[in-house]
Amino acid sequence: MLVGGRGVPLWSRCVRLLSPHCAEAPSSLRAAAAVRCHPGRTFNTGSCRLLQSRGPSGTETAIGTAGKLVRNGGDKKAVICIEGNIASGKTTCLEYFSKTSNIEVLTEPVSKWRNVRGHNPLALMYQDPKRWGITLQTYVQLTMLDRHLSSVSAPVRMMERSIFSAKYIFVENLFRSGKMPEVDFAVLSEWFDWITTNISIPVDLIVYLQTSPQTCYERLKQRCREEEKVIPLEYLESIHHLYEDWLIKQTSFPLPAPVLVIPADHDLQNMLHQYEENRDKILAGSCLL
Ligand SMILES: Nc1ncnc2c1ncn2[C@@H]1O[C@H](COP(=O)(O)OP(=O)(O)O)[C@@H](O)[C@H]1O
Ligand SMILES: Nc1ccn([C@H]2C[C@H](O)[C@@H](COP(=O)(O)O)O2)c(=O)n1
Repeated sequence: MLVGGRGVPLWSRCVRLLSPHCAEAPSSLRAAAAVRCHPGRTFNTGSCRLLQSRGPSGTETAIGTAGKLVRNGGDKKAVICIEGNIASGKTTCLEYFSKTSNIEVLTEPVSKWRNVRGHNPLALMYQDPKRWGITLQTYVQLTMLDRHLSSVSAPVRMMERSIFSAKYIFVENLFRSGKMPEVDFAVLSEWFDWITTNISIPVDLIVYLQTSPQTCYERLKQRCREEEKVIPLEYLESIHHLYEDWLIKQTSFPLPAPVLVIPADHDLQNMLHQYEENRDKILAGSCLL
């Protein structure tokens, strides 16, 4: 295992734990404070509760000491985000860990993205990204925020992706590829900046399932989700490069947490073995299990 390595070649079999370049990132899963990864800005939201409220889907929030909205009781729970390209095996990984007691698993709300009051913004986005990209990504941002803020029922929460990858990977990809008008990108960016400035979204560890785009392409075809039949290999390559820049090279956007890299091109049995081998590293430091 290499700790804190950068730019290590792809597809190596070893697992790596990379620290965020940002000096203010949470130091361990025990971190009680929610910290934003921006130079010179640290928000400690771990203690005082001034106001409390309960929203839809069991969201319980309070105002913390820094004036940020915080999830009630969130300071005592570890949050692990599983990140990776489309069809890299995130859901399969979460299914594996869902069998562990004391771990709560939250998959991406894809069913909502496929059906919001009878509409399918995911399908619309793939059909005409210029027109519907903003529609899907606005809804993704809302539903991911809802996931982050929903009340935690176990000492450890493992969730599929995050509000951060929604913005840094998918919105960014639409914009950079010329499939999102500048005004749509500006509006989404304003929303994202407001949310991350005013709401505490603590993440303690990112587990990056690192795959080749080709592997994802094959798994995508095998999964055969109707909306995704139009996805070309080039799309997965773009998503891959954005993930690598963010989580491996660490040259694009701030990291909300340290990154554990798990090479994920291997067959299912091998992957399950790797998950078992890395169980302690993934859950390390929570002091709650
Ligand atoms: N290690 C693996 N080897 C082969 N197929 C896999 C592996 N992991 C997942 N799959 C299959 O690939 C497809 C995508 O996996 P999934 O877990 O849904 O990915 P994601 O949640 O990242 O989109 C599914 O059909 C799944 O059964
Ligand atoms: N911000 C996002 C997040 C996901 N998507 C798309 C990509 C896939 O088609 C689908 C679900 O992703 P998976 O869990 O299979 O990796 O949603 C998006 O367009 N924007």
